[in-house]
Amino acid sequence: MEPFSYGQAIRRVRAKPGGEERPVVILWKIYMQTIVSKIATGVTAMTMMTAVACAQAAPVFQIQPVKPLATLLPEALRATPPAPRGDERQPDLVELTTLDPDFHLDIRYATSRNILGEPLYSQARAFLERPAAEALVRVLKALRTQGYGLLIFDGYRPWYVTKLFWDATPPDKHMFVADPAQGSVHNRGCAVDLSLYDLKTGQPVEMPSGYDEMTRRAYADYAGGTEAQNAARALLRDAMAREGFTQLPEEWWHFDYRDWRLYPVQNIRFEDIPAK
Ligand SMILES: C[C@@H](N)C(=O)N[C@H](C)C(=O)O
Ligand SMILES: [Zn+2]
Repeated sequence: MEPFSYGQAIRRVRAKPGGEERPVVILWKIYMQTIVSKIATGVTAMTMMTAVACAQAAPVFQIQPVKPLATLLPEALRATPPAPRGDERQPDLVELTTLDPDFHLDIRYATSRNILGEPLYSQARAFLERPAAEALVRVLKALRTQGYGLLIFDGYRPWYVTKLFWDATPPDKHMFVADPAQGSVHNRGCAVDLSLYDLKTGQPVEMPSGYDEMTRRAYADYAGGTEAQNAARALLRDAMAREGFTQLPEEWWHFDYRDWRLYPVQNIRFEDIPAK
């Protein structure tokens, strides 16, 4: 069966007529398996419709922005990133899937399934500075031998998106977003947000929290997950650490590459990065 893909499975739905539209993920694999087993037992099409409705995943974690995005986004786009030191390396952003097509992308910020509930990128692409990208390929290869693939949520992030996150996030959750005054390691093309998926099933591996869940469950040392969730988080951390990536204490999914200080904060948008 083809690997599971979130990208093809997002639907905006209303829970009740006239209610608020929310993005949901339709779990096509679960749907297909349900249909197959229902057909085998000879139930009616009506029962199958119920199965489809039940196969919708839980919504993603979202915050209430402290000001409307319609105000914050133009401000972020007009703002100026922190000045470079002057001794940074020349950036060389590489698109991950050009190095290895097995990177599995779920670029949440190119969809509504993210903390702000609106697409922030016009394209679902993932870039890292070349040495970080090559190190991540080595992680991918090492995990492949253990039956896992890498599910990429985000890599390089233009600075104005970091400013938007900071300005939109309530101050009591600021530990989950970088301060734009310094810039994020994502802006330097050296941070990656990612998780594991099971190569056999194509399904994401369960972790102690969802991606970008701004709660204690996101912390790398959160001990309240199941044994399997904690083991999966440790597997990811250890595989990443072997290739020079450090896990952020507040976010199990976020890793900084060791040489990040050598690269400048960038504000180039995805659509302006040529496909190579
Ligand atoms: C917003 C979240 N995915 C993230 O990347 N947070 C870190 C702290 C960052 O913004 O660099
Ligand atoms: Zn991150």
